[in-house]
Parts: sequence; structure tokens; C-alpha cells
Amino acid sequence: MMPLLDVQHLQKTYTTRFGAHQVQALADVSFTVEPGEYVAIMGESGSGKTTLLNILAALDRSTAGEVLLGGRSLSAIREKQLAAFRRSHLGFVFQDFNLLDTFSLRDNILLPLVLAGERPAAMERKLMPLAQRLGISELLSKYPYEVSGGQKQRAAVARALITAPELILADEPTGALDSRASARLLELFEAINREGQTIVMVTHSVEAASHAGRVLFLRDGRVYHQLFREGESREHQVRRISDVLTGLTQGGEQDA
Ligand SMILES: Nc1ncnc2c1ncn2[C@@H]1O[C@H](COP(=O)(O)OP(=O)(O)OP(=O)(O)O)[C@@H](O)[C@H]1O
Repeated sequence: MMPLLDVQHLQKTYTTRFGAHQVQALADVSFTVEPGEYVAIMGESGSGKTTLLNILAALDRSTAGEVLLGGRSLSAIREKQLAAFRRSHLGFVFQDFNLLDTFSLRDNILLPLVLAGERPAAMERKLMPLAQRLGISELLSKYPYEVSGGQKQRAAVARALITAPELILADEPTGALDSRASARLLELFEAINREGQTIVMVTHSVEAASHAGRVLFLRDGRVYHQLFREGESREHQVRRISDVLTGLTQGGEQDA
């Protein structure tokens, strides 16, 4: 089976203005994600997580290396087609929700379909079951500032899912949520993953990462280690992740 995501020897060097300084954010990152996987990406601040996610999201280009999504190279997509590509293949969930404040939750969730030129009847058919599923069907006419953080994030998940994307990319999705809302969001991610949705999630939270089927650890722009959850209980997985993170910060060596 072809991997859904194939990341090959990614490098990213940022050159500061006037070329005075170069920062190597990604040195050499390779991994694959199979359809239906749920992968968490962890690493200390500055290890390259956001840089990697931005490249996977086709928001930024790598300096070298390749990302293939469904066998198609992101670097081969023309600039003008990137927005449409992103909209039809990827769903995004961010720490700060990224909802438009002047739009109701309904309009926020439907936005990707509106931009894709979908007909109203078809949009409504997709919206209702999804809203029900996420427990926000009573809130659709409300505005983001009228609902809780957890409700905003569930609306953002609905917006990400409504186009049935191949891949959900989540950047610290529980970062702005209290522990109850975090737990609910993580259960939701686990449930949509069980139904087959592929998810790649950057997180600092051991709790969040313990829900994933696999955790990739970045250090100094490389994949330093990975842990599969396999049959492990979440409690045990929390302990295993914490142990790797301790090794990371103590600078110990470990084979990826
Ligand atoms: N636009 C940029 N220009 C120059 N350097 C950058 C830029 N973006 C990131 N960097 C540098 O690249 C390295 C990796 O940054 P990145 O944001 O990917 O790390 P991170 O793991 O996401 O960190 P955090 O957990 O703090 O978000 C850092 O040294 C950072 O300072």
C-alpha cells in the first residue's frame, strides 16, 4: 500500500533578511504516514515542529527534500493551485481555532465548501450530521465569541472535516483548552481516527500525544525517535513518552 504521506529527506534553512544569518530548522527529516494512522509530533521548542507542519500544509516550501501526499509531490503544485489543493486535500485545526469572528459557526464550518463552489443543498446535507456528531448542532447560529473554547474547537474540527480531507493537520489543538475540553477533543480525534481519518498532530502535551497510534520525536531538525502505541494502555504510553522526553532534554542518544 502506498503511504498517504511520504516525507523524504526534508531540509529547511531560513535565511534572515539580507542573508546575514542562516538557521537550519530541518536538517534531514524522513518518515511516512499510512492511511488511517494517527501520528503525534513532539520535540522541544525550536526542534522544527512548526516548520515541518507548515511544509506538510503546503504553506511553506522546503529547501531540499520532498513531501508526497497520495503520491503527488507538493513541490510540483503551482503556486496558483495551492489554495485549492489545500482546501480539497487537507483539513486544519489550530491552537487558536482560526474562526472568523464576524461569521456564525455555521458559516465558518461551511466556508471551505462555499469557496469550493458547492451548492447550498449539498452543503446542508454535509453540515447537519457532522454538527450533530460534534455536539454543536444547537450552536450553529452563534458567533465564535458567544461559545466556549471547547465549542469553538469542535466547530473548527467540523470545518476541517466537512470537505472529507485525506489528512487532518493539527497544530497544538488542545493548547488553548481547559482539561475537560481537551479530554473531549482528544476523544473526538480518537473516534474520527477509528473511523479511518488520518491525523498528524503537533503537540507539547504528553496527554494528547498518548492518544496517538505513534509519536515522532524531533530533535535538532531530525527524527530522533518514534514510539508506537500498539496495545499499550494510555497510562503506560504517557510514561513511555515522558521517558523519551526526559532523554531528549538530557541530550542522551537514542536510535530513531
Ligand atoms: N521564519 C523564520 N525565520 C528564521 N528562523 C526561523 C523562522 N521560523 C523558525 N525559525 C527557526 O527555526 C527553528 C525551528 O523553529 P520551529 O518554529 O519550527 O520550532 P518548533 O519546534 O515549532 O518550536 P515551538 O515548539 O517553540 O513552536 C528555530 O531555531 C527557529 O528560531
